[in-house]
Amino acid sequence: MNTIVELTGLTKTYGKTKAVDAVNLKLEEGKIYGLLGRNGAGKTTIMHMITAQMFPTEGKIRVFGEEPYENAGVLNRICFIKESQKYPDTFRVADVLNVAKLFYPNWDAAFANQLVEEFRLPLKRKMKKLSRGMLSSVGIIVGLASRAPLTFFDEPYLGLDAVARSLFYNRLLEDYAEHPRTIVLSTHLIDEVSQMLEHVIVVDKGRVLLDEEADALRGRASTIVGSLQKLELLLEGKEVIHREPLGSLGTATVLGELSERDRRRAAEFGLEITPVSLQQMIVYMTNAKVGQEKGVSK
Ligand SMILES: Nc1ncnc2c1ncn2[C@@H]1O[C@H](COP(=O)(O)OP(=O)(O)OP(=O)(O)O)[C@@H](O)[C@H]1O
Repeated sequence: MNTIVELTGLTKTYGKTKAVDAVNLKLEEGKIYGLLGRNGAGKTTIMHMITAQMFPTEGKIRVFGEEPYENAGVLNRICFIKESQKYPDTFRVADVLNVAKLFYPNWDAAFANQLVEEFRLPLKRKMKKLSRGMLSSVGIIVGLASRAPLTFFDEPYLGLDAVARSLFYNRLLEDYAEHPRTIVLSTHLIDEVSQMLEHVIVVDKGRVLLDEEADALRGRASTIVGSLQKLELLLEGKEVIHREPLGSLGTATVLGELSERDRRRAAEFGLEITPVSLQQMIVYMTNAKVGQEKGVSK
C-alpha cells in the first residue's frame, strides 16, 4: 500500500491551547478512514493542515510525497468537504457544480447529475436559499463526484435526514468500489458509518489515541450479561472497562479477546456475550477511563 499522507510531529498551538499535539500519522492509498473523537479533539485542525488551509506550528506534512502548501499538483488531488463551507452570494447549485468541474480533474458530471436527482436538489436555486440539509447534500455531491484521490468529509451531514444519509453511505460505498481512493470521514455518528470504515483513528486532546484497522478493533472488547454471581467468576483476571449491576443481573465490558475456554464457561453459566460497538469502544476510551490502559492506546 502506498502512503499518501505522512504527518510527523504535527503540532498546532493557539496561545496556550495545543489543538494538535505531536501527531504522527500515515494514510494509505485506497482506504476508508474514520477520523473520530470528541468535540474539540483536534480533528478539523488536522484536516485543515493536511489540506494546506492552515500552517502547523511544528512538524512535517507530506501529501502525495510533497509539501501541500501552494502546491497545485497536490491540491487538485484533494477534496475537503466541511459543514461550514461558504459560497458566493450569487451562486446557485448549478454554479457550484460547474466550478467543481473546473477544479477537479476526475469530476464525473453524469454522476453529479444522478446525485442531484437522488438528493432532490433544485439546480437553479441560490445556495443562500437552500435548507440546511440541502446545503449538506451539495457538499456530499461535490465530495463524491470529484473522485479526488484524497477526499475528506468533515461532519458533512448537518441537517441531513436519515434517508439522505443512507443514500450518501450507499453511493459512497458503490462508487468507492468502482473507483478506489482514500476517503477520510470525520463524524460523531460512529455507529452509522462503522461498517464502512477500514481503518479507525481516534484523536483526543490533540493526540492520537488509537490508529488501527477496524477489523482488529471490532474484536477488542466484549460485553457479557447475566447473573452477577456467575459474571464475577468469569471476570476474574480480566481487564474490565465498564460494569453495570442491575439487581441480581449485571453487565460487564472486558478488554481483550475471550478464549474458547471463556466462551465455554460463559455458555455453561448462561451468560450472554456480545461484541462492543465501535461507538461504545470509543466512548469508553475517550472517557479517559481506559485511554492509558495497556493494549488500548498506541
Ligand atoms: N482559530 C482558533 N483559535 C483558537 N482555538 C482554536 C481555533 N480553532 C480551533 N481551536 C481549538 O483547537 C481545538 C481543536 O479544535 P478542532 O476544531 O480541531 O476540534 P474537532 O475535533 O474538529 O472538534 P468537533 O468535533 O467539535 O468539530 C479546540 O480546543 C478548539 O477550541
